Amino acid sequence: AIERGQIHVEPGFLPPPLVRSLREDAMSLFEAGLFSPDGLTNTAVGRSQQGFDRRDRQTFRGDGWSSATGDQAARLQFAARMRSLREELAEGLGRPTLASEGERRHEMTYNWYEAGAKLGRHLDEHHEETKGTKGWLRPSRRSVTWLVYLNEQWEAAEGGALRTFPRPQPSSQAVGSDAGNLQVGWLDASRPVFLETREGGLSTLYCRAGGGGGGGRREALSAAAFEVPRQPVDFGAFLAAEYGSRFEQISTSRLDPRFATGTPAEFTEFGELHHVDVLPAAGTLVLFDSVSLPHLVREVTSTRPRVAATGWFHEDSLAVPLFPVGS
Ligand SMILES: O=C(O)CCC(=O)C(=O)O
Ligand SMILES: [Fe+2]
Repeated sequence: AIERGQIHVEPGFLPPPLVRSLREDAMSLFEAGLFSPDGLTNTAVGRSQQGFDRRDRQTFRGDGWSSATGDQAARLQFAARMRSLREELAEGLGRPTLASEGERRHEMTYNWYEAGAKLGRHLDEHHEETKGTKGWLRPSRRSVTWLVYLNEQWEAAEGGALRTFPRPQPSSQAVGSDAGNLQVGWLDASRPVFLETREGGLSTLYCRAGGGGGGGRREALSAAAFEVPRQPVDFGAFLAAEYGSRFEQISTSRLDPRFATGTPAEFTEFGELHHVDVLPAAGTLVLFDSVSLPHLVREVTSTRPRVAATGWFHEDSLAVPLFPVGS
């Protein structure tokens, strides 16, 4: 399901005693003041003016996971499970570098939503070329998003559902990346479109012909190689005429709160688009591709907080020296 752009949902993934230990650990770390407000960064506004507060996601992240604070044993036990899951995915998805270890490579966090908190629609990873000058500097990137919910007997009436926006039909080919080039859109609703950037900074949009694992011939979609402009980017503008009406961009300024100018974008749930909601019930595991699957968290209407362990398994980024030194 994941490689076809759909979500994988597995109730009962985590045994109840470990769910309980992790939830109690998160509660005590929260009480110790170790979580920080962490909404979606709006690139049009400075970091200090983001104004994140208790109505945003709050997270416990960084090196805290392996530190001696709280219930370190429970967190490490959980980390060992997630590691074997990651090794399974490396094999099953044909993403071999998911199995690589590295300090601070695979992210592991708790997140926390108070009553009234929510998170706008977003993607967890973006094409390097759309991330400005720093885009190409990281050795690895988010590949698979995982969530494990920790809320005992959570009811739909308490809100806080995860809303995901997979394609109505599974993708015809493997999503996310092709030969290291990240996906930026869809052609004919279910064919992934990738962006390749060559040395010197010129880019091309392309698809793979035929079905199967994406091994088909490359079909260039852009009229000519182009330089990716600053955000917000409209890739449609670079397509050859015959593809224009058949293309949908995954992340646009309308759909992505990162690119709202001035005040943060109005929170929208996009209920009119095809979506799949998941109840954040204790022990449930959710997995999806970090590059191609937009999602949001609906408002928590309960009086109790919504708590989850969440993280990202990383793959190597393209290691090509893309730009001549000094450019
Ligand atoms: O907690 C969730 O269900 C999703 C959180 C999320 O999308 C994120 O932290 O990036
Ligand atoms: Fe996310």
